[in-house]
Amino acid sequence: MLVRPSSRYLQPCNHVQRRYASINYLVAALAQNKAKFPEISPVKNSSKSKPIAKELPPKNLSRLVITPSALTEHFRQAEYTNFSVQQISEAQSFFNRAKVSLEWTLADYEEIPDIKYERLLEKRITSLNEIDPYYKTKYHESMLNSKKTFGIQPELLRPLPEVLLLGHTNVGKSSLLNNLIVNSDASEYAYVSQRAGYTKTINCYNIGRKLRVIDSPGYGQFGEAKQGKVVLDYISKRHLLRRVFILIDSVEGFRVEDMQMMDHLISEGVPFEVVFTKTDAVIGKYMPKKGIFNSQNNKKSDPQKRAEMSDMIAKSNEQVIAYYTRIIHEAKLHEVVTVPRLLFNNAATNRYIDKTHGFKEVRTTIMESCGLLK
Ligand SMILES: Nc1nc2c(ncn2[C@@H]2O[C@H](COP(=O)(O)OP(=O)(O)OP(=O)(O)O)[C@@H](O)[C@H]2O)c(=O)[nH]1
Ligand SMILES: [Mg+2]
Repeated sequence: MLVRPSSRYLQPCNHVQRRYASINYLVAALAQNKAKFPEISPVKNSSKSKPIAKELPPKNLSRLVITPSALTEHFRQAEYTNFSVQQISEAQSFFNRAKVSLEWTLADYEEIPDIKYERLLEKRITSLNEIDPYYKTKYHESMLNSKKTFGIQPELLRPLPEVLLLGHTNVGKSSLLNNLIVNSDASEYAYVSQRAGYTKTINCYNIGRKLRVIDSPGYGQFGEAKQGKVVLDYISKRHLLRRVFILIDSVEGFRVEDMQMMDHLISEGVPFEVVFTKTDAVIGKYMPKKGIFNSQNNKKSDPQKRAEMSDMIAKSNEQVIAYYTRIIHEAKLHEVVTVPRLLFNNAATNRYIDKTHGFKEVRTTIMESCGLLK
């Protein structure tokens, strides 16, 4: 999926010149860009099937609660055909079997192994070329053809497609990463914390020697300028970057920094998808609270009572859909020439959503963006 600037992005964009500034700087520049995501437009597309069950409510009423996967399907844009069952299972089997290793964790873009290698190689060539030919020996010649990698592990220099997990602090980037690799042969997981601004470096995970997933420090509140710079450098310069997954905390919705960042990605010509995290919290907020999810109650209750309860859940499901419809349209995502995919997931569970959802879709989209899906 390639996002191309729409006409509203064709005016000269300050961020192009300021691409090396920190994310905090981007946020400071907000006033000039507010107009790019103006007021709410009418809601398009709500004709898709709604997950409302009216007949024969099941004994376990929690099965009627809308899931993050159902939200992904509901908000799927017409231009994105569904992945086939085979593609989805191919992606799951790849991730589940992959050996996953944390390859590097860095605070400076120039220290990324292949970037560092290129720099040192150029330096070596320049200094050898500067030697007077009269004094050049076979040793110098052999140094020019040397395969030595300056102490960097050759495996780290292997070019692989990369995807970046990007988002405000505390949205759940590291949690998403952990859930992507949860069943794989992973030697290390990302640290997750309630404290915003926890991840301080860009961290590279090699997935099955086929692709790399990069976890990044969050921007916005508690984000720091130095971390902003490494992330912006990565976005602007990284030729191996295939796609960005910008994470939006469902409870917070799109924040001004998210708008800034999407605008920046568009101006840089970097394709991105949107992942709504913490959908469990939004779903939990709208579900009826009257203990109807207590399985004992459900079993005892008569069919009539169960039908009433299922109606309540159906209404709550509609409220969840209405909530997301509103925040998506407020963000004017449909104005971007190529609308990003909208993916929904939950890394935590609650009494309404008892397992994690949405990772299959994210995994499959990652594979697709890296050109690894048949
Ligand atoms: N309810 C709920 N909580 C979540 C979910 N994903 C993450 N969290 C919580 O959100 C907090 C932040 O999660 P992280 O994964 O550390 O977020 P991050 O984006 O990596 O944060 P920084 O590294 O600080 O930028 C933690 O307390 C997580 O447990 C989710 O899907 N649902
Ligand atoms: Mg983190």
